[in-house]
Amino acid sequence: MIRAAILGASGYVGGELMRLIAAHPAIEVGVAFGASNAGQAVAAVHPHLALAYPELAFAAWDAAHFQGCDLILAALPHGETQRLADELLAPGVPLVDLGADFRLGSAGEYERWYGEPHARPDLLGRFTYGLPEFFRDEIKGSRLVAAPGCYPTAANLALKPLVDAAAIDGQGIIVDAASGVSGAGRAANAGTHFCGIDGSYRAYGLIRHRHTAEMEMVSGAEVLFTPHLMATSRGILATCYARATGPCDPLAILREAYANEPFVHVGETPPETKWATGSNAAFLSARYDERTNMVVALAAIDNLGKGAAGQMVQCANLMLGLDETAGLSTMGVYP
Ligand SMILES: NC(=O)C1=CN([C@@H]2O[C@H](COP(=O)(O)OP(=O)(O)OC[C@H]3O[C@@H](n4cnc5c(N)ncnc54)[C@H](OP(=O)(O)O)[C@@H]3O)[C@@H](O)[C@H]2O)C=CC1
Ligand SMILES: CC(=O)N[C@@H](CCC(=O)OP(=O)(O)O)C(=O)O
Repeated sequence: MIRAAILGASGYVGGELMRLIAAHPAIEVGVAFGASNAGQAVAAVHPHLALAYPELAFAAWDAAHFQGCDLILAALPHGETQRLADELLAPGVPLVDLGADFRLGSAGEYERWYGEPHARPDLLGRFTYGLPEFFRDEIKGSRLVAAPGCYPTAANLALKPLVDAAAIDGQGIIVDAASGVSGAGRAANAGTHFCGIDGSYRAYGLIRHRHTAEMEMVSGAEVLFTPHLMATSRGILATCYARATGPCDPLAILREAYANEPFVHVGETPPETKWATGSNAAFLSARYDERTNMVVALAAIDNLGKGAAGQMVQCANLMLGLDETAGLSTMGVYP
C-alpha cells in the first residue's frame, strides 16, 4: 500500500480525503496532521470515520512524520504550502496541493488576486495544474501538482471545450455559481452559521473573487464571476453565459469533448448538485438560444468531491501510475 501523509486532515477536505482513502485499494493513511487536535482520535473530529479509523489519532506538525510516507496530500488554507514548501518537497515523494499557492502561473498573478506577495515564486513553474480532463498527460509526468478547487473546476469543465471550439466569444463570459456552505471550510462565522444561511441565498465576492483568475487562465476567456452561497452542505452549480459566435450545438461539443471521460456526464437535463453528492462526478449540460444568440452551459459537482478531495485522489492516481478511477465513485448519493 502507498502511505499518504495528509495535511489539514481535521478540515472538511481532509475528512473527505480520509473517507475516500479508507476505501481506496492502493492508498492508506500514513499520518493525519491536525495540529489543533493533536493526540485526539480522528473520530473525535470526524465521527463518521470512527469505524474506518478506530485507532488513528491526529499528529502535530513535524516533518519527521513524512518518513515512510510515499505521497503527500495537502488541504491547507492558502499561504501554508508556500510556508512549508521546503519540508514538503524534501522527501521527494509526489505532492498534491489543494491550496491556491501554486495554481497560478506567476507571482504577479498571485499577488494581484490574493493581495499578498508570493513567498516561493521559484517553485511556481514546477507545479502542474491538476485538472485531469485537460492536463492528464502533464499530471502523469509530474511530482508536484496544484489541484484546482470547486468553482474553477465547475466553470472550466463547462466552458473550456466551448471556447476551444470557438463556439462562444472569449470576451464577457458570465459565470454565476452557487456553493454549499462546506465550501467555506469547517470554522463557522456570522455569514456561514445556520442563521446566516438558513432560508436565504446571497451573492458575495463581487467583481474580484480570486477564482476568476483560474477560470481565465484555464478557459483562455475573459470571465466575470459571481459566487453565491446556498443553504446546503455540499455542491456547486455553475451557470455560465456566453455570446455565441453563431448558431451552434453546445451540447454536442461537450458530449464529444468528454466522450471518454470517466467522471464527466453530459446530458440534456439541467444538472442538480445533489446528483454529484459524495462522488467525483461532474454533470454538465448546455443550450444555444437563437433569440439572444447566447449559450448557457451548466456544471454540477460536489465541492468536496470533484471540487476538492476527489480531484486530489484522481491526480494522485495518475501521478502514481494507478487506475485513474481507483477509490473514486461516479455515483452520487440520492435522494
Ligand atoms: N471546502 C471546500 O469545498 C474546498 C476547499 N478548498 C481548499 O482546500 C483547503 C482546505 O479547505 P477546508 O478543508 O475546507 O478548510 P478547513 O478550514 O475545514 O480545514 C483546514 C485545516 O487546515 C489546518 N490548518 C493548518 N494551518 C492552518 C492555518 N494557518 N489556519 C487555519 N487552518 C490551518 C486546520 O487544522 P489544524 O489547525 O488542526 O492544523 C484545518 O483543519 C483550503 O485551501 C480551501 O480553500 C478547495 C476546494 C474546495
Ligand atoms: C463557499 C465558499 O466560501 N467558498 C470558498 C471557496 C473555497 C475554495 O474552493 O477555495 P480554493 O479553491 O481557493 O482553495 C470561497 O468562496 O472563498
